[in-house]
Amino acid sequence: MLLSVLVSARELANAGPQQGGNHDFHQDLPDRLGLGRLGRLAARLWLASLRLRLAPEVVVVAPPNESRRVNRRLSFSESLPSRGAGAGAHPPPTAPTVSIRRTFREFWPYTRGVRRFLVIGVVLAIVAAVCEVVAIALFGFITDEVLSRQDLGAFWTPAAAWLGLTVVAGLATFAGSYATAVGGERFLLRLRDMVFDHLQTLTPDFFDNRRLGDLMARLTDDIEAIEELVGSGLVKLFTTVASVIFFAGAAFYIRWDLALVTFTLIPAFLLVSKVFAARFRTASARERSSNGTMNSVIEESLSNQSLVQAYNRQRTEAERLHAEGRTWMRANLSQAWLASLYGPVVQVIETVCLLVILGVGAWEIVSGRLTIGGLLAFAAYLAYLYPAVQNLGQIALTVSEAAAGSDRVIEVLRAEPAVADREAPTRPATRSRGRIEFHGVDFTYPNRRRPTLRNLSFTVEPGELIVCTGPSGAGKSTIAKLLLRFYDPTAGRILLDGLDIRDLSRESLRDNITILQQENLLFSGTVRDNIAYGRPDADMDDIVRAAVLADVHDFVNTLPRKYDTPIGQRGRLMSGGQRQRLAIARAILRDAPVLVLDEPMTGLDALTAARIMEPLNRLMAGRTTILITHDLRFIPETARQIVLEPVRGRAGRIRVKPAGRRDTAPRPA
Ligand SMILES: Nc1ncnc2c1ncn2[C@@H]1O[C@H](COP(=O)(O)OP(=O)(O)OP(=O)(O)O)[C@@H](O)[C@H]1O
Repeated sequence: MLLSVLVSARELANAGPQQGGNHDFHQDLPDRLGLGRLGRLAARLWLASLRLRLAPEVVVVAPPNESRRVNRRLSFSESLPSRGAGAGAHPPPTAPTVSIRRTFREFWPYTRGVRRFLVIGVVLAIVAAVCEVVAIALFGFITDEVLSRQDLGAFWTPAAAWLGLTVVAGLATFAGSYATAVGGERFLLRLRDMVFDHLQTLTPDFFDNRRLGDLMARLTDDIEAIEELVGSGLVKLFTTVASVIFFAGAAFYIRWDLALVTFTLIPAFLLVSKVFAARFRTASARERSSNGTMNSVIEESLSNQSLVQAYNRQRTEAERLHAEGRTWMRANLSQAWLASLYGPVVQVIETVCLLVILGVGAWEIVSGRLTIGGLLAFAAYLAYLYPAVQNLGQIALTVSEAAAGSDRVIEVLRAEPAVADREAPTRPATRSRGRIEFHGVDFTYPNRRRPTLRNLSFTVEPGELIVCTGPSGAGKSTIAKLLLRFYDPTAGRILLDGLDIRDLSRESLRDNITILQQENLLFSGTVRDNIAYGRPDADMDDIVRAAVLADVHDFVNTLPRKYDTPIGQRGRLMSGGQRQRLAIARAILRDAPVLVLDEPMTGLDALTAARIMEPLNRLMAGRTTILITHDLRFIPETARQIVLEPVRGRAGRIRVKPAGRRDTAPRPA
């Protein structure tokens, strides 16, 4: 723009004498506005001022995390707020104002330590806005004093000041945006850590009753929405309000009556924004919901590819995805329709504004009450003001979205674990001996009416192996869950070394128990990471020793990067038997005095199961072991058995058989 002014001033200065030199600008107005050089210059300046308007972020800081979410929106929907793809399928946000207050009450304390960044962001954005206001005033000055008077000598000082202001505004915008991003990102990190920490205090029951995808959306999109309200959103609100005040104030300063006339058109902007935003919100809610469904179809199909291919269901899966893809496409198209229409409608209103300003301004110039520089500066202030006003409407919608997200996060934070430590739980200093007693234990799952276990009593001596059998659904795995305190018994007591496990801290209780589950839970790290999962400080010698005892060392040595070989998602690059032996190595390395083996032979053929028994025996040696199994083929004769029997729908009746007696395996119910 500065360049455009300079070039035009030069042209004018050169052309001055040929044009007849001493103009009375006001007398010659029609020619200058419509046909003459000054007219063309005015048009250029006007266009330049419009170009300014196209970059409102110079004034209103748009923090990077805001743009990250915006980037996930359709690129042409900048003026219309929506939550983008990947948000999961939550309902359209319609949170009441009370939620906004609650959101601040709940989450504002977590901005401690990052508030200074947010304040810096606001202050610097205000500095940038002030620079812009002054730069526009200089633009008006140059128009009147340089262009109208054709005095190139008067150009350099205001031009240098203008350039200086632009540099200052640029630096302030850069530093302010970055400071806001630092504050916002740190707040986001803290928030996510806090919610994740809380989730990890909840018992597995909480997760069993919820969709994983939904929890993930709460940890990602909903938390981002909160940040956009409490962190960067607040900065944006302050800076937008400041922009509106500055630019409106400057326009009023130039001509309050003209400003009043043009401000009457602001409600038209707000009305259009409101009408479009309401429709756009519905469309984007549909888009989010269908995006969530489509993602779940993709996830389900890809994670079950072996089943899909084995059952020749590829075509059905492709059709399922196509159907969901079409729904998503339709939702996207209705967004695109609205976004495409929005631009032209706003353009019409802007043109009306422009014509009103030009018409009234021309009349005022002719009457000598306004200079052309004043008119152009006035127009430039409005060019900044209108987007800021539009931004205010956008912020209001972001706020209600954030409130909806925060409701979902607060719901997670309010969830109580099914079991909790006592006020001052016991933390035994020494390793437990491993004596386990169940005394008259009754248990009913929270969401069930029928009891799963009733009056269950048995004792396992330190180092003893006890085998727990019974038909499917009799409650065998439930015993393991109670022992680990994923639930507390409805009645009765469970003791470890004579201490009620409810008096122990959950951490010290679980330090003494290792569980080997039916499904071997492995992480997608390396072999070494997975073996050391229960003892991260273990050195390589210990890891190798555990692997040797678990009979997995030879296999690991055949892998391309040995212990540093990644094992794939949930260990899928390994066979069932290999996964099981890796889990045994992990349990051996953890070296807890109590062991719970929940169906360790499930899914293994007879040969693999027999091979597993040897490392399992090494693992069980010297530890109190509860072995839950249907498969009694490989169980030592000497082991005592607990047979759980559901009787007429009443689970948990127990028969304890002394060592040496062997029934055939109970048939599944
Ligand atoms: N989280 C849960 N919420 C509600 N009910 C549950 C839950 N987990 C298990 N149950 C129910 O409790 C009963 C006992 O389940 P459990 O898993 O202990 O049986 P099991 O004897 O180990 O069976 P299987 O041999 O098939 O593994 C079953 O009827 C089951 O449906």
